[in-house]
Amino acid sequence: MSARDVVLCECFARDGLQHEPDFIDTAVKADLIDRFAALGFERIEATSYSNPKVVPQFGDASELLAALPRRAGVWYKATCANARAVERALADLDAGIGANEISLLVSASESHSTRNLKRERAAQWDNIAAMARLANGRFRLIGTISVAFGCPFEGAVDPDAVMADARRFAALGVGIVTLGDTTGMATPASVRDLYGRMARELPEVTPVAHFHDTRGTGLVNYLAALEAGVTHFDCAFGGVGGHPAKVRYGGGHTGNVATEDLVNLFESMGVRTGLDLRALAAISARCQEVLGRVLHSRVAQSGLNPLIGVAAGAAA
Ligand SMILES: CC(C)(COP(=O)([O-])OP(=O)([O-])OC[C@H]1O[C@@H](n2cnc3c(N)ncnc32)[C@H](O)[C@@H]1OP(=O)([O-])[O-])[C@@H](O)C(=O)NCCC(=O)NCCSC(=O)C[C@@](C)(O)CC(=O)[O-]
Repeated sequence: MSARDVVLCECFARDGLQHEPDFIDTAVKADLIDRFAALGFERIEATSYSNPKVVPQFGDASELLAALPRRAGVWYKATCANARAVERALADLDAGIGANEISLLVSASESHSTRNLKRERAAQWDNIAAMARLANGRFRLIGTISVAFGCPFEGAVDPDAVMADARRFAALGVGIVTLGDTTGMATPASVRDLYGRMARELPEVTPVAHFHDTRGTGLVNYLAALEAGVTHFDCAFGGVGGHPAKVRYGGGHTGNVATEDLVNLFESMGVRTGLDLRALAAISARCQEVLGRVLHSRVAQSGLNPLIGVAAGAAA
């Protein structure tokens, strides 16, 4: 495995696919995830144990995990919205096919919480405490705070409240906390502020940056997070994913930041991602082929910066 300065989590198979209208065949998903692992990703969002009636794309969560070859040193993450999800994750673990990382979801605003998790925040925190108890140290736990930089329904989100949520996760023994900019409302200033506070006030927690590119601010926000000392970043090939834009948030692109573009930015700066750059374009092309359309990545169209490598040593 190549040396890396940052850890990228490839989210195509979960956040990326969750609202795709067509079901992607389980074998196709498993093959893609294994290609991501072969490319060098240390963390991969593999699937979700959400209610399959609500998110049918992951009705095959257990079948997918059973079909997925495992590579040493890779964290395969499954998203968990409630205790039932953790019970399913545990059953798969007992059957020898489980994920080794699960994420526990909370929303920073009441409106997003009731829409996405069908629970008020207080009830979801009860859920999370029960989920952490059930997990009982058998998975690496990720705490995920959605709409941490702004809510499409309520507007501004109080950074103090986000920090309080991060502290609650830490108190439950969750050592990695993702701050989600679910609908692209963060700015470099709010990113610097919140991750700066994470570093100062919760140094025992590893923060993860999870930004959506709804308004084209994804890369500048990742740069701000990098400069604030963040080392863990989420992204998805082709910038796919997010919530169903037209239905819930009034249209537009709600996808993740494209993996190709984030890798290009970091590697151009001499920040090593640990990925096999020679194989990146082929995986990007495969993701487009699977979804049957041109995806939202500039680098997929233009290729990686030819100065990558030349600039090595000029790390930020
Ligand atoms: C929110 C809940 C959990 C409420 O689950 P609920 O309160 O049970 O209500 P329900 O109406 O959805 O479901 C009721 C039925 O579903 C069953 N059920 C209930 N849960 C499960 C489960 N886990 N697995 C399998 N079955 C389940 C339950 O047992 C019951 O069965 P019935 O009695 O009708 O036969 C559910 O509605 C759900 O899973 N919703 C989808 C949530 C979701 O996946 N949202 C998207 C992910 S969040 C995100 O993408 C943001 C993020 C993380 O990326 C960060 C960012 O971008 O910033």
